[in-house]
Amino acid sequence: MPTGCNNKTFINHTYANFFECDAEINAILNKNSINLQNCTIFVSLYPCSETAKIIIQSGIKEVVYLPDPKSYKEPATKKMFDASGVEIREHTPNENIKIDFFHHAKLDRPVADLSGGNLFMAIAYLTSKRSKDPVCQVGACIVNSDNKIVGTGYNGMPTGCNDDEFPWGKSSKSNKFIYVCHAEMNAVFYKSSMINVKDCTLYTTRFPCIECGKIIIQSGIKDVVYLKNPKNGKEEDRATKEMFNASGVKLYEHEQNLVITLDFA
Ligand SMILES: O=c1ccn([C@H]2C[C@H](O)[C@@H](COP(=O)(O)O)O2)c(=O)[nH]1
Repeated sequence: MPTGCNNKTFINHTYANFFECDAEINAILNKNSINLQNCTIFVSLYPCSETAKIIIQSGIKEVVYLPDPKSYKEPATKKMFDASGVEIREHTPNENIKIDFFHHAKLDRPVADLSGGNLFMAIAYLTSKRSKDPVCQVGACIVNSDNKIVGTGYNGMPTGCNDDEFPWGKSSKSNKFIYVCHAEMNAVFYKSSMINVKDCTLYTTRFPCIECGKIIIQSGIKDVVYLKNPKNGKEEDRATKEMFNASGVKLYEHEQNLVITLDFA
């Protein structure tokens, strides 16, 4: 529903469909960069013609959609995209993704509860899966006070240093620690352009190390939510806590107790 239109009131309205904002509209209007020229939009349904017009007018140059045999492919959408030079292509994920946070999941809910930070932690977790670190994959997600995602990151080699070529070992001959950029650092530096992360919240799947702690403080982030893990509580964590305390950064432990399955079938 549009901002300000209470979901519960409008959802039961006889003409509920009239009020609903399509996902694409929300993605385009809630963007964080100045313009969407040459951007790609990923959508879970083939866009209808109304949405296609908005996509074209926004400057988006590519649409990637999930194939769904049940959904109708409006021919006008393709006709308009072709005329306006917007590429459209289907994306078939080659595997389903199960986000199982440390296996201590409650399976009693048919629909995942993505409130209370669960969504942002899930996005941090999903982002971590892009890391090529064979031992430890970390993900982070920065959210502003309007609950909009402004940055994500995972542990990887610096820009230009190929993740498949730089070492991921721990020995003196092959030492990842010299090179690797931590997830939190990447989330801060790879935030959407022009966005200030001052007063934002950072969600991370690992308790931030002291070096990331410094970057977090200097960037102006005010809240850090980390995933509960029995490995937390090391000496090093105490140093991060001390710095956060002194700098007014609030720390929250997040217990993710659900399993989210991304079933693309
Ligand atoms: O706050 C942190 C701490 C660590 N990381 C990254 C750096 C490495 O790639 C791994 C840790 O590897 P281990 O073999 O488990 O020591 O995690 C991070 O992104 N953020």
